[in-house]
Amino acid sequence: MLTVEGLTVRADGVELVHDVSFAIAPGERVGLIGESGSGKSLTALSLMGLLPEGVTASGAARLGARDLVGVPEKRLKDLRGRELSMVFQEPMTALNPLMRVGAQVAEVMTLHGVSRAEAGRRALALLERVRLPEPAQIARAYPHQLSGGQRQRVMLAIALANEPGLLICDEPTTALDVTVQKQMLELIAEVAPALLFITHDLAVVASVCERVIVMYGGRVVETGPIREVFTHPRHRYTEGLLAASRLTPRGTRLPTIKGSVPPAGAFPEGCVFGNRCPHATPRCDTPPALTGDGHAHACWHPAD
Ligand SMILES: Nc1ncnc2c1ncn2[C@@H]1O[C@H](COP(=O)(O)OP(=O)(O)OP(=O)(O)O)[C@@H](O)[C@H]1O
Repeated sequence: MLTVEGLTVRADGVELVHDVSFAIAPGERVGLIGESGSGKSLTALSLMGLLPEGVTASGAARLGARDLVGVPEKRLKDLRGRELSMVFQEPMTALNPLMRVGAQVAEVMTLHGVSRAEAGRRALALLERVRLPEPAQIARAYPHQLSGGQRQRVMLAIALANEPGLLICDEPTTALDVTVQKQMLELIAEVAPALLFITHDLAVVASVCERVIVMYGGRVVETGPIREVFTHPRHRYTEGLLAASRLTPRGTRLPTIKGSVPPAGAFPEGCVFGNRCPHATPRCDTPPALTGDGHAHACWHPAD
């Protein structure tokens, strides 16, 4: 679906992203993680052809048979919103404050040749698909009349409007509170055709993605299935990221949770440790327990 080879991003002769390569298969959900300034957003914006003024990309990126890097803006305009679309962190700045949200969802379809009447009908169906209650009422609302979570769902509806092959999300839930965040993540995982999901939050990436790419200082330092990277990190930076989060890398003493063993099925889907403790000792062959927020895990040791 997407192949990126040797992507390099420069501004004023300074390399900000160095020789990044990765691929995303159809239907695959891939996380792009790394600390602030590691080059995640510039990588995504290069694919969308949305780099800021004065910042340029070189190398190759292909979506199916179509080139994304070094092609004229007009060609990219045709692809954006149709073949690939992006959801940003702050929906309020992405939505037009003076336009009803239904019209904004419909507009992305009319821009790509759908008739106004058909686009209006499809907009309602999309608002329903992203589980907004009373879609007809929401369609008539202005962005400021909706909650942050509802606005982000509208953005997702806009991103999905032309049935793109790839969805890119850049910290789409960071501005939302925890409960709304969880629902939004579940929705993204369900509706994304193929996904590149940017976040600095390891728990979030573990709950949505199957594979992860770790960036550090503008470079890809590690990539692999979530479970493998999170339980056997090969790069020291990934180990550091894991240690700083509440997800636990190999060899780290996990906090003990007192109480009863959690029932089977208590783990969220996509739990990186499945039903086995990441400790590589026989003593720890007990299921990890949820620590409360639905993502973090720790061992439960009857002997402790
Ligand atoms: N327009 C620009 N001109 C020059 N340098 C830039 C520009 N935009 C970003 N950078 C620099 O490029 C590097 C990578 O930035 P990028 O926004 O891709 O990081 P990020 O990993 O997405 O961080 P965050 O999680 O904070 O968004 C940073 O050092 C940043 O300061």
